[in-house]
Amino acid sequence: MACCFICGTDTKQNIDAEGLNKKVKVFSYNEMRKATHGFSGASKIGEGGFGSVFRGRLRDGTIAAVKVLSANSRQGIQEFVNELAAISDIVHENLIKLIGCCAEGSHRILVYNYLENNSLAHTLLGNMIFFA
Ligand SMILES: Nc1ncnc2c1ncn2[C@@H]1O[C@H](COP(=O)(O)OP(=O)(O)OP(=O)(O)O)[C@@H](O)[C@H]1O
Repeated sequence: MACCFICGTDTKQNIDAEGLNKKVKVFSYNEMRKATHGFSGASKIGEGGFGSVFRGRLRDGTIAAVKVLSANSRQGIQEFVNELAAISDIVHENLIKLIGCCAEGSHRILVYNYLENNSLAHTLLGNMIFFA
């Protein structure tokens, strides 16, 4: 059964075994830490129900929104991987693209395309013109 492969200590390898790496990138926690300057206050851009969100620069220069699942969450590796598999299957022009994830030890992180102020409205509404 799938969960037999995702309960070990080498999470990256286990996520790879799940075939998830074919859909999203798997980042190490160290890479996430570097990208966000140690999850610094200056890098923090928001807080949602899921946890804190940071602006980060990935190794290839891509600017990303790094969502760190709150430690209060009891989501286990299996639920996290299931959720990721579901999200990564969804591609829609009005949805922010999931770039990858990190699931090392107890850390659970999702990495999305970063949207500048305004670009969410632009993504959703395109070039619609409003009349007051
Ligand atoms: N892809 C992104 N690009 C830029 N900023 C983002 C991105 N995703 C989230 N943010 C910022 O982080 C904040 C929190 O986002 P998050 O998605 O975690 O929660 P939310 O949508 O506000 O609420 P909920 O957790 O209930 O869905 C947002 O309000 C936004 O400011």
